[in-house]
Amino acid sequence: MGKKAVHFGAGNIGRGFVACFLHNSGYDVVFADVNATLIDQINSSPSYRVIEVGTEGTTENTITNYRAINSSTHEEELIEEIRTAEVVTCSVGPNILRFIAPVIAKGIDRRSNDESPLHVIACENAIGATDTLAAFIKDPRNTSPERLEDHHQRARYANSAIDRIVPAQDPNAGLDVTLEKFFEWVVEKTPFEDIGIPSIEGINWVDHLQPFIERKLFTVNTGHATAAYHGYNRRKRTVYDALQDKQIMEEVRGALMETKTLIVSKHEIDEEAQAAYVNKIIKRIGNPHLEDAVERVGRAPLRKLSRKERFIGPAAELAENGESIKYLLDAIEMTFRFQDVEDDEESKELAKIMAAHGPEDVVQKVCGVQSNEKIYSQLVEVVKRVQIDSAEE
Ligand SMILES: NC(=O)C1=CN([C@@H]2O[C@H](COP(=O)(O)OP(=O)(O)OC[C@H]3O[C@@H](n4cnc5c(N)ncnc54)[C@H](O)[C@@H]3O)[C@@H](O)[C@H]2O)C=CC1
Ligand SMILES: O=P(O)(O)OC[C@H]1O[C@](O)(CO)[C@@H](O)[C@@H]1O
Repeated sequence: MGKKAVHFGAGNIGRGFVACFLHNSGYDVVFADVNATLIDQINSSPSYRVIEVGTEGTTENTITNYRAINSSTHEEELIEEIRTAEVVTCSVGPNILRFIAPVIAKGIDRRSNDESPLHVIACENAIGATDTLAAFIKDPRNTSPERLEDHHQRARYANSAIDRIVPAQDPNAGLDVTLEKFFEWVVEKTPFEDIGIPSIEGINWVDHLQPFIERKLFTVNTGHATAAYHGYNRRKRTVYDALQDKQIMEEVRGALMETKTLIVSKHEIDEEAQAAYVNKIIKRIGNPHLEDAVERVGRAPLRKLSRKERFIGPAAELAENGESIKYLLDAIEMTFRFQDVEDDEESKELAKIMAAHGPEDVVQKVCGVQSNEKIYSQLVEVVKRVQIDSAEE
């Protein structure tokens, strides 16, 4: 039997990035998803294309050797796939990890201790996403406590940082995925060191992930989201359109100069190297070949305003260090203004929270920031401003 990987979430990153790399490395990929239409489409198509677009031209990859299982209706089948897989990956969104954990726990529990442990790698835009998933898997509701002692003989968990812009796809494109050429997939190697790392071509295996994930989240995602939220509030359609506006470009550069200060000092990254990285990221997010709507990049504002995320994470640390956070606060304000956006549940929830709570409560509830933190009063002022404007509308 060949190598097998089970991947949860057959969406943009799943089909376009993770499964593509697994396939190119010789794995059969079993997609697990809850979208019945997508599952039928995958099971009735022997191949799909991953199309890389950029100024250097277009290249295509054909993906084969996959199948899909509906995790809501075919649990037993999925448990068996996990029992016999080498790798489990996921790209379902950080808030969904709790829902995929029970079936992964059952699959792990059924594995033999005599075989190599399952390699679990969550591929989400979040710090410590695999740790979060592991905690759900090991929760007593999913794995009985007496099975935890030798759990490491059945599964190992490594955090990762994943970077590739995959915009929303043309609804007529079928399973094909159009994305940027650039990619970065960095994974911790220490959890797998005694059992061997899976041979997935393209992964950069590192001892310490924190500098990589923070540099990525606080540069790529901070910059991208800053462009999206300013763009949304100025009625721009795509991130590309937003970046054509000089004032928005200044906001993006300003926010990334602020996060640069943190990244350089905290992770001892060379200042010039970080400046070059910032320029590269601004070029990437302004890729004219990607039709990337500001609503997609701004999706899930509650997650993006949370404590460890792309805005509050760096801004809170910079404020504690007495550094300037003007541009990050501008971006945070634009995020608070991303309310009631069609098809975005979190933006609707944000509108409700903003209408029902005072600014101090909002800051604590949404941003997880407490009154003894230096950034607190500045955030309260931001929220107040947005609330006053909403009341006047
Ligand atoms: N699109 C991008 O450019 C990038 C996305 N990411 C991260 O990857 C993750 C996924 O993003 P996208 O692929 O863009 O989203 P997407 O919405 O295209 O894909 C998510 C998939 O997960 C499936 N799903 C939802 N609940 C599920 C469940 N309980 N079990 C199994 N499958 C379930 C959905 O049906 C969908 O097919 C997010 O964490 C995102 O932050 C990371 C880097 C880049
Ligand atoms: O759900 P999130 O955090 O917006 O993740 C998707 C984001 O990740 C990125 O691809 C960066 O890797 C952004 O382009 C994209 O907006």
